[in-house]
Amino acid sequence: MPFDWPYFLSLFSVGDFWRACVTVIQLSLLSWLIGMAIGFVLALAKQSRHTWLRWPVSLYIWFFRSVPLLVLLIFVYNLPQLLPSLRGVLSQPFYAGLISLILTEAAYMAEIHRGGLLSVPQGQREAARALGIRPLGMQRLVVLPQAFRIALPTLTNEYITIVKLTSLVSVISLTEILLVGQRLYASNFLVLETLAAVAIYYVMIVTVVGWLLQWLERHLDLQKRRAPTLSDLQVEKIRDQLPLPPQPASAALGAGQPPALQLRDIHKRYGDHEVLKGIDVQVGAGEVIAIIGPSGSGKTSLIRTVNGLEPLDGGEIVLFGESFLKAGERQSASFRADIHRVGMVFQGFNLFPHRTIVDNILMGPRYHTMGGGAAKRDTALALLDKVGLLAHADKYPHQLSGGQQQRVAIARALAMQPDIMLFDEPTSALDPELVGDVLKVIRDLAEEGMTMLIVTHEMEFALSIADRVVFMEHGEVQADASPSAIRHGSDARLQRFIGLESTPADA
Ligand SMILES: Nc1ncnc2c1ncn2[C@@H]1O[C@H](COP(=O)(O)OP(=O)(O)OP(=O)(O)O)[C@@H](O)[C@H]1O
Repeated sequence: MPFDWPYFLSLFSVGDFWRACVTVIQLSLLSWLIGMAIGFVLALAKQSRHTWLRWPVSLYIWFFRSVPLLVLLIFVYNLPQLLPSLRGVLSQPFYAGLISLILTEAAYMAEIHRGGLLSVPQGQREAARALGIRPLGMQRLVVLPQAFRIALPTLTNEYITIVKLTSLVSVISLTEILLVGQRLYASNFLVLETLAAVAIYYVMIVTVVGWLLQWLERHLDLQKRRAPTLSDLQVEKIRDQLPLPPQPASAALGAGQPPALQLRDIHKRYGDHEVLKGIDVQVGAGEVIAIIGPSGSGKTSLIRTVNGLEPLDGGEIVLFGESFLKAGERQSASFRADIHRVGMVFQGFNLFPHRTIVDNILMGPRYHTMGGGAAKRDTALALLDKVGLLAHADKYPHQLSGGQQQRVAIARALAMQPDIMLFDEPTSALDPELVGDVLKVIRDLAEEGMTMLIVTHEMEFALSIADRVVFMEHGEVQADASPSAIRHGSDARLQRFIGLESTPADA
């Protein structure tokens, strides 16, 4: 029997098919969107520290990925036999189909989201925590947008799978495309022609929605965004309108005030390895302390305990005379209230790649709804000007050099108007020619009276900028003295380390 072309072509003007297309689009989009939202919550729960949350979610994912959709559809549709109160909803094939698809897709989407979540670097979460952003805000502002972008191609693919899966819903008599076709060929026996038209309807839906999703992917692709570097004239014009950048609060503190920061008997261990063995350091308001020492001596671990990025195993952090963090205590109300007073700059910058430079700076103040203009674009621009980057305000981090990114990171920390700045090897990830600009910004801050704790391997910089130098080795403070006492001291090991003797440092 030859292929009946006129019949085949006539199928594209059958109203039932077009109505079925609408049903398929509604069903697939709703299950995709709801499945995606539930899947994200499940993915977060699966990463939880709490076993009571992780286990049921793992069980859910395992179960619904294992059960064939066809079995689930028939089960859900017939569930009112067991639970008559569900008859109102589940006896309607559309809702029974939607619920079955959501149950299955949420399980798949959870694993897709988990992949996205795992791909967001830990430094992103740490940068958000250092800005005092709480877990929910961190997910919303930092993790979710990045994880979503990473997962989007796979999520798009999942949508196409869902469109095809909707054909199974014909088993519970939902009038979708396949069922319309089945009814037709059951009466005229033109199976091939009818199924060819059914296939084309599915291909059309997948193609049109696929285009839309690809457009969304392109729209979210930050690599394709362009932002110009402003000319000197444009920068000058903007600069004229800007307020003064916020000044360090600690510069205004007078004598008789408690120390800005006290590290009391700090202990830290990773498993059996005790990396901090009772550190005591006191930092006066406006003082600059450089922390130096060989690799592995515990410098980074120490500075990360100050703002709670690493929990303490012993000791206490005291901020302006008040307890800020204590070993064994969960982060207290005073910690949460005061965390914005401690700014942090990381070795790896940890700028938020999905936000422009100026939005990176504004994220903290806006989250904390800070007053005094701190959350205003003009204040952020003034801070950018202070670090010499006003011309780049609307670029994304990947459009800047490492040194420029680190200066933005400094401006971002300053936007919280901190009393103390922590620098964790701020120039270690930079090429030598980019180090100078970053060090200059830190030096300017020191001259303004900012209280700073700087972990660094830049020995000359440390000795020239610091009021005191703390030399650490094997998790202990071996020396805590002025730069000149350190430079001219008698400790041979220390002299070798700072490179004043012929033996290379830490050889
Ligand atoms: N998350 C961790 N888990 C296990 N061990 C860790 C962890 N972080 C650091 N350590 C260990 O703690 C010790 C101190 O590391 P830390 O990074 O504080 O040293 P550092 O003086 O800053 O070194 P560097 O100058 O090389 O950065 C090292 O032996 C390191 O291997």
